[in-house]
Amino acid sequence: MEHIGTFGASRTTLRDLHLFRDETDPAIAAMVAGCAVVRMARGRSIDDGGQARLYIVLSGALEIAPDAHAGDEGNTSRILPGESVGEQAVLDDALNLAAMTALEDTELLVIESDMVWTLIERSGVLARNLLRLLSFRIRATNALLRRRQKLGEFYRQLSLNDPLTGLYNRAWLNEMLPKLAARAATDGSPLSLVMIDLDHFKRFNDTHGHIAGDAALAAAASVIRGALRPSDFAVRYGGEEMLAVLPDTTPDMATGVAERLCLRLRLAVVFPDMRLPLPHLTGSFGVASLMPGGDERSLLAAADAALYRAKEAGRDRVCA
Ligand SMILES: Nc1nc2c(ncn2[C@@H]2O[C@H](COP(=O)(O)OP(=O)(O)OP(=O)(O)O)[C@@H](O)[C@H]2O)c(=O)[nH]1
Repeated sequence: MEHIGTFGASRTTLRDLHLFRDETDPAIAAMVAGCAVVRMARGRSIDDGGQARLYIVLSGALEIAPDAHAGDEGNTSRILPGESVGEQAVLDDALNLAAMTALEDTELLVIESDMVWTLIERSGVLARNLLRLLSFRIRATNALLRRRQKLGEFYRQLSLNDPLTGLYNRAWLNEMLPKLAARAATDGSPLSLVMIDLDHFKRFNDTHGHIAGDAALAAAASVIRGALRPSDFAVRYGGEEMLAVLPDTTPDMATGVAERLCLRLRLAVVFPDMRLPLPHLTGSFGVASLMPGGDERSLLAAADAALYRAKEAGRDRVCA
């Protein structure tokens, strides 16, 4: 940074600086006139020697990189003529760690921290402009945080859903089933599972092809999801295995739900628009409920064992 004179000797007037907009007091103008102006060649960075200062761009442009030290992953921003940077560092007396680089040959007005405070005490106009600027920045930051939060939530939901069927996936189950089991154990409320496996699905794939198999899986998932209460959860547990998680549901009620799912799957017209009628799908259903002292692992194992019995007994049926 090359010192090239004072603000009083530059062609820019106080009116051109956003922070001093509407300031007409000659005493304030005289104070700013004595402040240094520096020149930065394109590509050079501001080296403030660990000192908080206010910089106002007179000509050229600065690029401010996000403050990586503060965990800031935001966008870079540009500071154009009349705009300032460093005011927050002056106000909270903290180091400005964001890298500031000249995008072209740039002239900067440099106002030392003490002088900024003196100007704030003397100029109500400056104080008001500064507050407006900070308020604007807070709003912009809040909006950015809200956008990121929404995006984060969107990706979280995406990571917990199975793309083919739209059901929750195994990651969701691993996160939620222990919580549901713990809550049921604490409340003494029932918790039941129905484990579902499509029958002879390998044969279905082999006969009709993998794409038809995918469509059949998605159709079966939508039959199952559509037959559950809003408070139940449908999960794709594995390849052609699904799971209905039924909070507040006793073993008898869960068996009733499984019978309903079994019937609806049997009756579902899965491919109404295909020229050749495909065999309708059936499924086998294993029902289990949380036992006293049990946990999510024993519950899953019991549902799996019941499903095995349903397969062994001839498929297209419910075993509890
Ligand atoms: N199209 C398709 N097939 C899948 C998918 N995931 C698993 N499968 C198939 O599902 C079949 C499961 O076969 P098996 O485990 O032998 O069971 P099955 O043929 O259904 O026989 P049973 O369960 O005993 O009635 C395999 O052929 C897998 O390739 C998928 O996402 N899409």
